[in-house]
Amino acid sequence: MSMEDYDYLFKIVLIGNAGVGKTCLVRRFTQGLFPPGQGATIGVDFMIKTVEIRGEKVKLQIWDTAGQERFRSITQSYYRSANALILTYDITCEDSFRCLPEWLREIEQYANNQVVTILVGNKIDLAEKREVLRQKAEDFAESQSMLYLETSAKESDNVEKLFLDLACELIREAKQNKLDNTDSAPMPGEGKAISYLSCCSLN
Ligand SMILES: Nc1nc2c(ncn2[C@@H]2O[C@H](COP(=O)(O)OP(=O)(O)OP(=O)(O)O)[C@@H](O)[C@H]2O)c(=O)[nH]1
Repeated sequence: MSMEDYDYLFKIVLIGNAGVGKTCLVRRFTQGLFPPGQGATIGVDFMIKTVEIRGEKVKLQIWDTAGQERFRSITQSYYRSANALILTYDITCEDSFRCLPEWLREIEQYANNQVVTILVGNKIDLAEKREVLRQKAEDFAESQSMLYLETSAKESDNVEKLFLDLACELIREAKQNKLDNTDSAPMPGEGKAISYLSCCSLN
C-alpha cells in the first residue's frame, strides 16, 4: 500500500493522568499486545494503524502523550490539530477521575472546538479494585457532552471498539461536512461537534 492509499486520515490524541494505561491502550490496538513493564511515556509517542471501515481505508495517526505534569507544555501543542481526543482515567484510581475537570480545561484551552472527545475508564479487569462507579463516570461524561466507554488494555476489552467507533464517527462527520460545504470541501475530520455516535453504537 502506498503512503497515499487511504480515503481518510484522522489524528487521535490520548490524554489523561500518568499510569492510567494510555500507552497500553495504543499498543493493544496497534500491535495486539499488552507490554510488560511499560515505562512512563516521555513527551509524545506516535503510532499509525490503517483500518478498513465499510470498504473505505482509514488511516489513524495515534498520538500517545505523557501524563506527567512536567511534560504538559510539550503535550499541549498536540491538541490543536486532533480530530479526536481520548481522555483516559483509571477506574481503580479515584484521583485520576478527580483530575478530569483539569483535563477538560486543557482541552478547552488548547484543542479545536470541533474535536470529538471520548472519556475512557480503563483497567476494568481489576473490577475488585474499582474506585469509580460506572454510573458516576457516565453521568459526568454526559454532563460534559462526552462519549463514554470502559476498557481493559490488558484483557483487550473494548479497545478495538474504542478506536473503530471513533473512526466511524469521524467518517460520518467528514461526510456530513462535505454535504454542508459543497463549495469548499473541508479536510476529513474537520466536522461539527457531535454529542453521540450514530453509525456505530458505543453501548
Ligand atoms: N490491570 C491492568 N493494568 C493496566 C491496564 N492498562 C495499563 N495497565 C498498567 O498500568 C501501568 C501504566 O500503564 P501505561 O500504559 O504506561 O500508562 P500511561 O497512561 O501511558 O502512563 P504515562 O505514560 O506515564 O502517561 C502499567 O503497569 C500497565 O501494565 C489494564 O487495562 N489493566
